[in-house]
Amino acid sequence: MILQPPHSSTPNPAESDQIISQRPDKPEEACGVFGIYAPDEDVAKLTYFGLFALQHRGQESAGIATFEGEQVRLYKNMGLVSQVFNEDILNQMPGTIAVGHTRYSTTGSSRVVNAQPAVVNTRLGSLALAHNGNLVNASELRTHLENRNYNEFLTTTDSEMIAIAIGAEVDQGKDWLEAAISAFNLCEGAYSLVIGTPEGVMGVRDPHGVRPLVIGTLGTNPMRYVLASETCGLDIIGAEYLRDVEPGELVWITEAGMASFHWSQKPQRKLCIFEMIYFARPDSVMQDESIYSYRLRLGRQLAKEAATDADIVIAVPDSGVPAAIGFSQESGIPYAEGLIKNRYVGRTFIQPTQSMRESGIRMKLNPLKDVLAGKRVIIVDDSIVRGTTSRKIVKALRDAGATEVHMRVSAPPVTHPCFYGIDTDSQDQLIAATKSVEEIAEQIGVDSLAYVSWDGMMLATQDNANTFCSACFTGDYPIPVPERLKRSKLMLEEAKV
Ligand SMILES: O=P(O)(O)OC[C@H]1O[C@H](OP(=O)(O)OP(=O)(O)O)[C@H](O)[C@@H]1O
Ligand SMILES: NC(=O)CC[C@H](N)C(=O)O
Ligand SMILES: [Mg+2]
Repeated sequence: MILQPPHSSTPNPAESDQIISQRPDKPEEACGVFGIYAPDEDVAKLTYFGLFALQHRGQESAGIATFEGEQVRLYKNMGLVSQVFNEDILNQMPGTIAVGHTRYSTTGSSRVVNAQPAVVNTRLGSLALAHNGNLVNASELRTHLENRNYNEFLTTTDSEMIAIAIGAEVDQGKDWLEAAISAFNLCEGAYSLVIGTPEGVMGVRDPHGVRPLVIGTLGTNPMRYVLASETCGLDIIGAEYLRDVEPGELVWITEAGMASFHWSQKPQRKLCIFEMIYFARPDSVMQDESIYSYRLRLGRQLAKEAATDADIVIAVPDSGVPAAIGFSQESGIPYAEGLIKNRYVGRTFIQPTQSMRESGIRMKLNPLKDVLAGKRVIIVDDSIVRGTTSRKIVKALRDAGATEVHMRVSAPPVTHPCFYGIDTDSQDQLIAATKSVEEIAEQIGVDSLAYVSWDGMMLATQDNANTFCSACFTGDYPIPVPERLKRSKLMLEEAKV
């Protein structure tokens, strides 16, 4: 749907029945995030390409909002970026500013109403917010807003609450920046945000910087700015990586250029280590580190800790590949391709339901019998979370003739749920939370199983300052998680959705 705010000029007839009017008194709708300020460019198309490169971060829905002065246009739907958008739609979205989102739901169900960006009307015009992360105080924030008579929520996401909180502060008389900072002080949890307004676009990271967000530049005269969850979102449009948005920083990009505000009193860098292990694309750079090189080092570390006799090392594509290459380099056991991935199937771990994950794996990976038959195989994956992938693959390798299957994992056992934006929110979903390594080995049917140690994983980061969140491996949460959220099986219920 394309939204037009009430203060917008005449609707574009080409937008037909997809145009919905927004009422001034209440919010209306719209985790890879992308944002751009570039009056001289086709911002909708550049955002489309940016989202295309960030597709791996969320496959459920996609959306773009553009600003042409006061007029905001929003288009969002369920599906992949290439399924949601086409040339026609993008051509109907002129503007100088755009904000985009690919969603992987963590708070709020996987429905079009919850797709982002979330658009809210304020005294100063509309704002469009794209969120990566997850609040741990969503229900408290909702109560706070309801107590201020903001009680018409159109979605069940935490993201909309942030947008409404900013709108409420604007309506109190604050400008965009003051309003946003006041609202962030009400938020606890993980949030990397890109927020479009008629004046400019903001990029924000929570005080721990749990989720990534980078700044790029486009052109030189005039120089324009781009925001993206990962550097691969900059590369695709030819933007130059400038730097990361810092934890607790807000960058405000307008016609005047980019201004920076360090609004948090206590920023403390705690980037999610699972971004480095699995989530991010290997061609991205995060915290000055190439993700590919990091994963290669993890594989080497794993081989130092847990090599075994075998004929070949194979990977679980896609994200297990760099670690498997590293393992092979360190152990001297030849690397081979044993599983062919159907390139038209996306990520299975981030599918919203277990049955989708199960069928996803069958469609995704097919063993190469001639490579595997009669071989002792070491299979390397980046992680075992629920055990869905490994169980099926091990069986397929044996069916293909592998005589031994040894699994090696380039992350420690995932024992604790993530409350900061990855959907492993209940402990009973995590195979390593209730089973020992031996029990997991038996369940997935391998001859041996070993994980890289936590120390080994941290060693591979080459980080001495403890700047990563590794709560999913340790239960040590850098942002306090309310007990009731920890106890709850489903965070969604707890967030009153
Ligand atoms: O134990 P599980 O619950 O199955 O989850 C772990 C698996 O999920 C991920 O792969 P995914 O297929 O999501 O993406 P990829 O193609 O990037 O490897 C990860 O790389 C593991 O292979
Ligand atoms: N994975 C994410 O970053 C999700 C963002 C937000 N919590 C949502 O569910 O829409
Ligand atoms: Mg995988």
